Amino acid sequence: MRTLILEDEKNIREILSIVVEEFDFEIDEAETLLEALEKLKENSYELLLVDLRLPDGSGMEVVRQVKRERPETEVVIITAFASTETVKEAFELGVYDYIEKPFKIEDLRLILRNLKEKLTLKEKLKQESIPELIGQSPAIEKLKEIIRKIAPYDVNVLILGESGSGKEVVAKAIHNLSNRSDRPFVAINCAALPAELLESELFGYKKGAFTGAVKDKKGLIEKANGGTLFLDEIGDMPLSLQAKLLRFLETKKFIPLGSTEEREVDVRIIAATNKNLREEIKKGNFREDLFYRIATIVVEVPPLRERREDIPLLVEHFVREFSSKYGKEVKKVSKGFIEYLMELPLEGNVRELRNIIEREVILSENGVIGAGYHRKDKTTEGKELIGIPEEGIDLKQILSDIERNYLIKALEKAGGKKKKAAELLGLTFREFRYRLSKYGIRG
Ligand SMILES: Nc1ncnc2c1ncn2[C@@H]1O[C@H](COP(=O)(O)OP(=O)(O)OP(=O)(O)O)[C@@H](O)[C@H]1O
Repeated sequence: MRTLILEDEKNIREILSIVVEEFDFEIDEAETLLEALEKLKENSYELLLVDLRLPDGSGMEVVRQVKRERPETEVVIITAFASTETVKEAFELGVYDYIEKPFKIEDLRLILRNLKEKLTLKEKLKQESIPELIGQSPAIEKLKEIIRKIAPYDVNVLILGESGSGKEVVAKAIHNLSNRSDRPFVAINCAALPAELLESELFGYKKGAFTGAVKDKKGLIEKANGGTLFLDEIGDMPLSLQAKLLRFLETKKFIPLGSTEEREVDVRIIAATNKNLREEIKKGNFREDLFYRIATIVVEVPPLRERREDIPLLVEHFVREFSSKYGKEVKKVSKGFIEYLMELPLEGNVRELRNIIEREVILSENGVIGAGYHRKDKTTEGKELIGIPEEGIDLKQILSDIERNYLIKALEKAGGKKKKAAELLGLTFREFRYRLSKYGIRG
């Protein structure tokens, strides 16, 4: 950790240096205010030790500047002449501690030991957190570990996973943890556009390249220069374009449509697909050479049903997102609703869960989410199959459980549209609405 010691008295500066060095901090020294301000312009420090009384002014000036421009820098003040106002101001500015001259070396050591612990923890948290990727299941923790490992290296990455499982979130996390993070992250869905449009979007074109090309347009490859280009659904990229992409990946050069001028850019490619690319290669739909170019590292995002323990955290995250988006105060998420979600097939993965929560937040009343949902009653399952047990069954209860579950399922499947849900169950709209109210389900 880099430390700047600002102290005009040589002897004290030396003592400070010796003690700070014991903690393996890197040291830089300054004798005057001016020198310190110069050093701060050129370098960034994690720790600043400042004497307040300096030949050319007050060390507080440096403290104020540092806390304004780089507030995370820790500051320890060392002084013989601190007035209470100065100490008060220092703490208000967020100074870590202060020590009075003459100080005991052991006191300084104690401060530095605590500070080192704090800084180490801070560093660890910074490295570990991938805030955009919600989840604490072993599968997600493993995924986060892989992301952290591969992010700093400039290699192409192929992300595999079902639709809606979070492949784009993972791509963004890799970008954010890489040293390209302050450059653009540009995403394109290769399945969403027809071949010609996809080509012109990616590579750009010159005015007059085709009808409608009324002016030059920069391609996404160029817009991502210095950063990351995310090619979603790469398995759906037409073969003709695959050849062009391969050429670009091999040379880092490309020619916009209708141009003769070659351009060179520096982009990291992260691709994703929910297709089995090896199968696609066998079928002749995907180039093997391109596969090896983009798949230097392959990352798999597990489907949500294999990490159901993440559902409550994801629900909490999306409830927060949508309650703030729609200005709806949410006090409670019903237990039955979480249990219901835990048992859903969730083939649409996190995206499906997110959509359900969005709808429920909009429909919520009195600050409660999912009041009409109940866990699928397991006792109704199987009973029909294994016959009637000795103690008999409660047929009315079983039938109403089944009916209620089907009503909820139909609403789910119809994306909340009651008319469609009624059709799915072979009911008229009125019959459907009557049954919803009978079971207290809000649709
Ligand atoms: N772990 C996660 N934490 C928070 N949000 C997530 C997570 N995974 C997915 N999401 C959210 O779910 C939605 C779908 O995720 P994303 O677009 O990354 O999926 P995808 O796998 O790229 O889907 P597709 O294959 O359809 O492109 C997005 O709104 C995303 O923000």
